[in-house]
Amino acid sequence: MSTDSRALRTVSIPAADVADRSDLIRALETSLGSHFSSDPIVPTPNPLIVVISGPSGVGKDAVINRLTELRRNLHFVVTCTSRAMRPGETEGKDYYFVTKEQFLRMVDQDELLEHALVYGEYKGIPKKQVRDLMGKGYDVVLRVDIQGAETLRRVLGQKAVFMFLTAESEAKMVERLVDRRTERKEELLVRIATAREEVKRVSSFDYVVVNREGELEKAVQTVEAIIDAEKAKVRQRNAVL
Ligand SMILES: Nc1ncnc2c1ncn2[C@@H]1O[C@H](COP(=O)(O)OP(=O)(O)OP(=O)(O)O)[C@@H](O)[C@H]1O
Repeated sequence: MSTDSRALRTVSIPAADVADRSDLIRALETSLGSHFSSDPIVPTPNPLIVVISGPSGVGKDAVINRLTELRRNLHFVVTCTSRAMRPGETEGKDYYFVTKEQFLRMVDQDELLEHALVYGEYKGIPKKQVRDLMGKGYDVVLRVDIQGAETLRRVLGQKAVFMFLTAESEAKMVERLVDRRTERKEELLVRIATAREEVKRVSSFDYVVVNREGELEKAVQTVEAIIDAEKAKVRQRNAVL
């Protein structure tokens, strides 16, 4: 006789096909020697850091805006930048706009998770915001260029999930950038030349998501599916900053 079967109490269990449901459950509990717990079988998944990167104009902002509308538990970490505000941008929503001096002070005081000089302007992610949001149990999404993603990979390793967003072709990416009408011709040249190099760096990411023309919703669904799969992982990423 096995230890388990010896531990079973000798109570009469009513026939499963005819018994009253709660009588049956109570008899099973008595027989097994303990109440059936309503506690979760697995712990709540850890808050996740999602890094979304990709060349200029692939639709990072568009994807993240839609994603945070759909997922209430996911919060966007607002980057600090020394660049000027573009028409339609909002302080504290798109970026925190600071002076170069303010930015360099933040660097000195080690307040940034990563920072870089991009197209002549500083950009960086405030650590405090990430910590505060994760402390409240929220997942966070960080938006960085490829250079920033590589720095974050060095800082965070496997503690975050890294997604490379791309358009379906170089031509589509350029069209999106041109249609946006926010860059001067010199900036367009630099961004497109940089993008050509950046697409070669996809292998250092965990996932690649194609944001096809007119199919933003599909790209967002793919990102959501990745997040859901990450949340269901047995061995969770454990980001402690
Ligand atoms: N799937 C899509 N189909 C068509 N247009 C799109 C799609 N996704 C984004 N766009 C448009 O492409 C343009 C560039 O997108 P967005 O500004 O989100 O790119 P980005 O990757 O954030 O660029 P940057 O890094 O330069 O800020 C925007 O005008 C946006 O509305």
